[in-house]
Amino acid sequence: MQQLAYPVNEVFETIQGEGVYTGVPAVFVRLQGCPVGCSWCDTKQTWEQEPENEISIKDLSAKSAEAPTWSYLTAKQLLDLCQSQGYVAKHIVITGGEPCIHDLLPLTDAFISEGYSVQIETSGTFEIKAAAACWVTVSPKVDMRGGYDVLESALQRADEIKHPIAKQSHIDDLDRLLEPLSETGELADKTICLQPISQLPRATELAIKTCIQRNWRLSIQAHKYLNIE
Ligand SMILES: C[S@@+](CC[C@H](N)C(=O)[O-])C[C@H]1O[C@@H](n2cnc3c(N)ncnc32)[C@H](O)[C@@H]1O
Ligand SMILES: Nc1nc2[nH]cc(C(=O)O)c2c(=O)[nH]1
Ligand code: SF4
Ligand SMILES: [Mg+2]
Repeated sequence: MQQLAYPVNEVFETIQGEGVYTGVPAVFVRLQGCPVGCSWCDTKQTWEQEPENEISIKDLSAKSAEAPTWSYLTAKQLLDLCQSQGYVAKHIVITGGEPCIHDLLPLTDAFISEGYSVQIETSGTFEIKAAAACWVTVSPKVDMRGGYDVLESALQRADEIKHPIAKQSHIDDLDRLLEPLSETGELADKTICLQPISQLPRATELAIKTCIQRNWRLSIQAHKYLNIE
């Protein structure tokens, strides 16, 4: 059977800068394509998958700056790339773009079979098709494209809910989203993180204050403070 190929924007090794795994060395696989359209998105170069921006795997591995270029890779080619690049991290973060527009089962199974731990960063606007052992981080996008039914089941699957915030109404949105999970007791084994949008000082202040009040985690996008990828 032919292996599923994924459009990949970039593959790089760095320190996870967000959420529960902050500080953990990781290989990031950034997939191309996202229809959600958050105005403050820091990876707008991944939104469109334009045929004229397709590049070779060799050019993808040499890529050093943000660009809307992408290359098709199978899970096997991604595993081989990690080896040929000499990556040592054993934690894989699949992000995007919106990775869940793709069927992530073959990709996540392949890395887990090779002994990696795998994490998915998703907006929760598309059905999550991934290995059961994956750590799923859902960053809810309220009022964005994608159905609420999907978001509800994504939140149920989530190990971590990492909410981007700039103002109090974003925290109110999160409270509304969490209510059903709280009533069923499903919230108990999930970690809630607040992530200030774009390092804005007022957003950061609000996130700190709310995290202390609610006993939630603060996620500060450490890579941006460190000027690493
Ligand atoms: C670029 S997104 C890609 C994965 C997926 N589409 C999602 O939204 O979760 C990765 C993470 O970055 C967050 N993010 C994107 N732009 C941001 C910004 N300007 N400030 C803070 N967080 C941001 C998202 O909410 C998400 O948690
Ligand atoms: N260092 C680092 N940590 C991250 N955590 C989530 C990221 C993402 O863009 O999904 C990201 C990223 O782009 N860089
Ligand atoms: S869902 Fe994620 S990748 Fe898509 S626009 Fe929003 S933050 Fe960016
Ligand atoms: Mg990022």
